[in-house]
Amino acid sequence: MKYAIETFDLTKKYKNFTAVNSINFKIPKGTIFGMLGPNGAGKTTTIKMLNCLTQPTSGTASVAEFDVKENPNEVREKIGMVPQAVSLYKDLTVRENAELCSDYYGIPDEEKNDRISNLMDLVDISYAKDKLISQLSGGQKQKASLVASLVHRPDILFLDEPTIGLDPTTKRVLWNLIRDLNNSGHTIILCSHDMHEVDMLCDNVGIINTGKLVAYDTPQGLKDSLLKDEKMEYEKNISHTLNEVHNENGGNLPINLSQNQDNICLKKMSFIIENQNEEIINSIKALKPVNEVKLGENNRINLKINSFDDDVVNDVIKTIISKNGKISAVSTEEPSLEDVFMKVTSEVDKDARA
Ligand SMILES: Nc1ncnc2c1ncn2[C@@H]1O[C@H](COP(=O)(O)OP(=O)(O)OP(=O)(O)O)[C@@H](O)[C@H]1O
Repeated sequence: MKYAIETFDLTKKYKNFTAVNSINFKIPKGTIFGMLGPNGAGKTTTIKMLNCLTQPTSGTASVAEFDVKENPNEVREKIGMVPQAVSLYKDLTVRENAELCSDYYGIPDEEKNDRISNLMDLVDISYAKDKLISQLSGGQKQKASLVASLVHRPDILFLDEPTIGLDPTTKRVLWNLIRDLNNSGHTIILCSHDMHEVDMLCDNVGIINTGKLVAYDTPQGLKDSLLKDEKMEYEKNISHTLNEVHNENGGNLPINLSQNQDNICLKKMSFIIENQNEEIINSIKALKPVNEVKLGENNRINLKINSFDDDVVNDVIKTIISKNGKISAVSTEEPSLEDVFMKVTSEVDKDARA
């Protein structure tokens, strides 16, 4: 099996409203897939169709090679789901909840205890195995939920906002756990609003907006595409201006305007140079890919770089050092997954919203 999940024009309508609009994507087996989208975008509805909790209106999906419409029972055996609101029995213990799930999937008694104990050790919740769910903290509940969801050894695990409301330390524990589960062969579908979490954990990311899949790539691919898009947009605008000026001047292009064609900000840099002086600043300004050098407070210099080439950062640093500049802080900033999210979800089709 190459793909854990494949969707084919997957669509869900509620009366006249289209919640999920002909979505097509493939999730390779053994990878972590992040699903992003604004509130009401259609993520939960998509997950529900993949979990056979609701039927597609049209189109279909294959989950672990079973069709969600034709073989829902087989699909259910291959998947595990950790919902956002933990859906365990509050007046049963961690172990009792896991046993209940185990019985639901018909795991033989002789295997049941070992499986549950191993899983509780894996997620580090054995110490609270006899506590009622109602007595657990948020992070402990998430771990108990993971044990219950993994007891039948699903190939594919769906996690809906698994770390929401957790403290930074517990978040890290769960992130490590997600990586461990992935390394042991589980395909993971992660729904999250936490861009850092998705950027760090996921092999591929899909962004859904008003029911449509508007972006799908690796996290780095999405960020790179933003750089390229901005570059193309800039070039489109500048070439339009250049043509206008060209025509206005009877075919003569002012040379300084044509040079501006390179004037694209692809990276921001910020320095603190303790012994800042005019010579250092002029030498930075003289570097070709550098533009918009601005002096800030406390000897800070902010500049923009119009090149994809990472060597430019080194060139700037070398130039400062060659002028005996003492650098006490350097930072660079590139587009984040959040920038991509904001861009691809900014064009809201108002008619497509509920
Ligand atoms: N049972 C339903 N009947 C009618 N409309 C529904 C139903 N379930 C969901 N919707 C609508 O479908 C759209 C997508 O909802 P969905 O829950 O899939 O969004 P989401 O991306 O998961 O959002 P969030 O991030 O807020 O959880 C919303 O406009 C919602 O109001």
